[in-house]
Amino acid sequence: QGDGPDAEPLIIAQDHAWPPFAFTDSDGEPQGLLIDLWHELAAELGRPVEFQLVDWPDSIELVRSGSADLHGGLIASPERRRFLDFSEPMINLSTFLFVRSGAGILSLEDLRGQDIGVVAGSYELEYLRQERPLLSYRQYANNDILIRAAVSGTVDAFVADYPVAMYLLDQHAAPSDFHPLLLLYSHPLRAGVTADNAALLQSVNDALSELDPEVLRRITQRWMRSERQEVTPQWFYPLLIASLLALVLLYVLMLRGRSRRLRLEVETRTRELATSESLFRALADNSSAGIFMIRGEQFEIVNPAMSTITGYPREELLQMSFPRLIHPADRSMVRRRARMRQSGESVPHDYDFRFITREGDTRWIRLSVDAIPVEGELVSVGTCIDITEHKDAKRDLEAEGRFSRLVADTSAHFANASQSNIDARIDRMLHTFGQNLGADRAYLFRYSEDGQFLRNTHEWCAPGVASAMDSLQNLATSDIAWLDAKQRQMLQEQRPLIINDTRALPAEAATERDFLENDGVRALLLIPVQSSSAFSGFFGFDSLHPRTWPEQQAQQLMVVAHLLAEAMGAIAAEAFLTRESLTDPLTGLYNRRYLDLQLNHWMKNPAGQSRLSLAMIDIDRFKPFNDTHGHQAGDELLQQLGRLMQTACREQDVVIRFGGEEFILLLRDTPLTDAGRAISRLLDRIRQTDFRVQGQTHRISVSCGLASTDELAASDKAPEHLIGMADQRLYGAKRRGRDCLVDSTPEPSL
Ligand SMILES: Nc1nc2c(ncn2[C@@H]2O[C@H](COP(=O)(O)OP(=O)(O)OP(=O)(O)O)[C@@H](O)[C@H]2O)c(=O)[nH]1
Repeated sequence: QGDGPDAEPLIIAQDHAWPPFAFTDSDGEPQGLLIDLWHELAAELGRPVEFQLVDWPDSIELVRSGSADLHGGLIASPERRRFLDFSEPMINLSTFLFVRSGAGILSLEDLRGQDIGVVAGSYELEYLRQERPLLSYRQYANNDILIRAAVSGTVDAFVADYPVAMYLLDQHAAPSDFHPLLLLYSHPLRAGVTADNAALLQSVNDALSELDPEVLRRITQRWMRSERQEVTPQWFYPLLIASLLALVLLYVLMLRGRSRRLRLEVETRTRELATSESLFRALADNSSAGIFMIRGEQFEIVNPAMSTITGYPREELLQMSFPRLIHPADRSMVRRRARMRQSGESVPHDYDFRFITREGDTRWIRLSVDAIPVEGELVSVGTCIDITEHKDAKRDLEAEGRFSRLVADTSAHFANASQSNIDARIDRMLHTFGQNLGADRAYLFRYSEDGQFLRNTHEWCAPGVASAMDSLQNLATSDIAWLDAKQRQMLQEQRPLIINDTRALPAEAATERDFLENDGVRALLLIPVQSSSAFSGFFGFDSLHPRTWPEQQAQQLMVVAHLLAEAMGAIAAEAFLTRESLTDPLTGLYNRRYLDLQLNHWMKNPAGQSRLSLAMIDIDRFKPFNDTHGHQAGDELLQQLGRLMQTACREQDVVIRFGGEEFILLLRDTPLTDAGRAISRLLDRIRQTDFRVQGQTHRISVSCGLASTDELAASDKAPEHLIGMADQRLYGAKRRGRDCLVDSTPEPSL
């Protein structure tokens, strides 16, 4: 109330560590925004000022106890209003919850169980206890101590007025250690006086209203670094700061949110990875495919299936180099590919090769492998599956296919076989199938017409296997009764007889077993062959070791047997027809057609040319014989004479009924003189033979004309010339009185 410097000083209580509002500087002088403001206001009031700067709680106590006239600036709270009256607002103040940057505190929730630093006796503490009763607080005497504690790490969060916190963090060289997380409130600072000091309060209010806004701006600018130069309304800066803070806060929250999302994502991915790792492990452990990783040539990872496939336990595999497992024939190929893959060249990812298992078996493997970089080095990772059965099946299928083609080819050969080539074709068939089946011997057996004997007619032997053909020419079927019966049964059922091991034959086959084992035979496959009448027998295959014959192929051989039988039948029929056309039905001797063929063959074919004599023989006075005894008797005589001539001549000679009662005898490699002697002997024998015809004995004679190729000029060596010459001489013999031979000799020989 007093005027001038003599007036009683106005004693103002304030915090001594509340920069930039009020604090004691290093010289012990009071400083700060509020200090400057009160200098101005005191000037308005016309009183000198004296500041009592103490700890915050004490600063209030000073006013309450009357030691100070007023409090220099504080927020009005219900608690404080019980003992203080407050002036109009002096300056606005925003209070924040600050948290340590990087501590991962994203909300008040994250502060559960942690102490939040706050100045003892402050409005903040009062506010927090009211609004956030569940949080716990650590109290500090003033803001400076509070911020020091925060910077030193005692607390990760504190509550302070924004300018104060920023000012002190700056002072302690930790401007970005903490950031505002939450705006708690924004309240104005007011001067506080005791209830009994209403007059002072009134004059303070007056002074405040009188205060030049420019003066306030200047003071604020001095203590708040972010203040703008322009004259602004009193509310502007706090609002601006609050807005900026809100933006910063938003940004920080966004960042935190993002990092939280990232953290969640990392956690999720980690969980997913753990899940997928265990899934992959389960997959690898239960996979029937071998899974491995190879570094250099050494196994580094193997799954259980690798042990199943290779037969080696895991521990052994891990000690092994990969190439040791590979079949020697495939090793260099696999190694070459591995080297190329390691050096980054392109090689097939999938290929097949063979493993040798621990037991020494060969297994086919399909490998799928790739090189991937691990710790700066290319390693091979891949899978392998055992495809042995697949390969076997494929091989069997191919073999069956090949076999079917062979069967088809062979069948075609038999379809157009003839007498002249059937033997060669049977030989080829035995060779082909013997080889294809891996047999040691292949053969064809034929039953004799009465079925009493078996004869081995064709044979093929694998290299180094001895022939058994010679000892198998007259095998009595009674000696091998079991096999014979079995063979006939198979024939009936149209099935092959498969014996994989002779030692497994039944007791009743003991003879057969000994018989076969004597020849070293331990397995056999017999294919019955039966054509209606021409042929009965079987072809078959021997193995000198027990073995399993392929049933499928054996069954296919029945087709061959069938066609072979047909060929045999056809050839037999053909032979029969041939015989019919070349023989004389009455006597069974060759006929004139055969004579022509043979003469052509022997005389025209240079390879077949040989010295040949031809005797033409005619029964004397056959007409009267016929007339006397009948044509039937004549026929019988012709038959008997034919037989006689056949038995009388040599094996290489050929007797032909030339026509009627005329015969021709062909004598190969025989000069005329030798032939003459032979014919003379024949004529003698005929003359002396008693022919029994229809119960009567008859004697006959024949006349003969003999000619030889020796007598023909080189240009005349034709069958018709030879026959013509013999015919003329026969005619000569008849003229000479019959029962004689005429050759080149001019006089008849009697
Ligand atoms: N029974 C029978 N007689 C046949 C056959 N072929 C021919 N003849 C007969 O043989 C006789 C042949 O008689 P000729 O050629 O006249 O001569 P020949 O009576 O034998 O008197 P020469 O030859 O002169 O001694 C005829 O009567 C024919 O009918 C035959 O297949 N069977």
